Amino acid sequence: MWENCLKRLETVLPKDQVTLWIRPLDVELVNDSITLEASNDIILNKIRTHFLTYIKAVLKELTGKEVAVELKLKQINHQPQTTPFVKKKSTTIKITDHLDPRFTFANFIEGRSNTIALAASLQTATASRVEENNPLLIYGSTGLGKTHLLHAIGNEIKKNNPKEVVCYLHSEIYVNQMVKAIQQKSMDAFKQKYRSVTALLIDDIQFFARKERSQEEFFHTFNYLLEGQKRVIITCDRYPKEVNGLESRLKSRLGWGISVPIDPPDYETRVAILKEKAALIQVDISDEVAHFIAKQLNSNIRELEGALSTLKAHANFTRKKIDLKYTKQILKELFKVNHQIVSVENIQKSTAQYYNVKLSELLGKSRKRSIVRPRQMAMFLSKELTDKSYPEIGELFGGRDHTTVLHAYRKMNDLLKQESELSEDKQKIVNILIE
Ligand SMILES: Nc1ncnc2c1ncn2[C@@H]1O[C@H](COP(=O)(O)OP(=O)(O)OP(=O)(O)O)[C@@H](O)[C@H]1O
Repeated sequence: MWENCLKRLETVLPKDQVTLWIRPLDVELVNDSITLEASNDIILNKIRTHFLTYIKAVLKELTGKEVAVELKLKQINHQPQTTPFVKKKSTTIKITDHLDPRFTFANFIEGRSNTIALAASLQTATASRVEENNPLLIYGSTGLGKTHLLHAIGNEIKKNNPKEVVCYLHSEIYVNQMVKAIQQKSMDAFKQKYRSVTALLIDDIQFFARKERSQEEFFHTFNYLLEGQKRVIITCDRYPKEVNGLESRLKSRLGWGISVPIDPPDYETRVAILKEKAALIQVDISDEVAHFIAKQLNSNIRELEGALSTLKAHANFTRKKIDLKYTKQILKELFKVNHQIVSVENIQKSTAQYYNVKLSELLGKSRKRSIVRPRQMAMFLSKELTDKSYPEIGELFGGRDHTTVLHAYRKMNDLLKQESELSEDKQKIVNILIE
């Protein structure tokens, strides 16, 4: 009866909405009443506000009478999910979750462009039956919130059950660790490590392209986890079928669960994101300024954040109030020739000028600390302020490997949180850059 109800609902509502929101509910039918259980408040509210009327109408149509519908929160069973394999080895394997607590569902702003991805992520994080939405694949271009959602899923899983063994990993790190494991002849430990998690979050799977050995190992780990009903959540910068150099068996396996797109944000979402981020970094912008920026920058959320940091840096420096005129003046270049002014080449020049080192040294091989730190700063800014990928930046820094850039990015990201002097350096370089 419920299945008939779902099928009928699929004819009156978008099918993906039924799949994401209504199908995962637990259902109990008793005589003339029905209880629907959701795994968290957000889903419960969504059902109440968006779908309850439809559900009642369809039930009436099918049964010929009014059916009482009760909505309830599901009791989540917090028993850790372990496999015999884990039990045997868990004492020796240390797994760091690498979760960033700053990225949560609470501070992820919903808009038309990400509603499905957000719903699927929430379901995956809170579903009591792991097979729902498993594996989950989130795909979309750069700077749209895929990594944010991965961390939010991991943080939510840990919040609901601290005993879950969650692990976030960028695909590049997986590849690097595997290369090291091969060199050190410690492949068994490497395999065990990732097979003993209860939720594996793998970012930017397109980096596996043409890395056959890593793909093969990941494929087996992936199967192992799915068979053991462990969550696997993956992101990719496009639909994986379009990634050249990914093995077809892996592509097909990725399609076993649910694949959800994340698109560039619409205007209203951009404004909402700007306001939220401005509050977060304590920069005071009016509605007028938020609307102005949202109109100018319309693709990438990382760019919106870059614009805010630039404004903040300038306003701090000049002690001026951020009104529309000032915003236009400061961000003029950023808007007009976003990709010409804020190019990797200009970032390199500005950084070299600020630290008083030669451009050739910055791009050269020197391992002196006085050169390495400026180089890492320039790499960090290149990733923050341009849409170049890690390999592309590596190439522009004297043909370096993308892992060097990734390392520099992470290192600077950590240091900037701890050292206020370094943040000031960063702001001053941005000033030189857009002067
Ligand atoms: N809907 C959103 N609400 C709030 N912040 C968001 C949202 N979407 C993205 N962001 C923010 O934008 C920035 C870039 O997002 P994120 O790193 O998740 O992008 P991505 O899609 O993983 O990009 P890449 O593929 O380049 O790694 C982050 O600081 C993130 O917090």
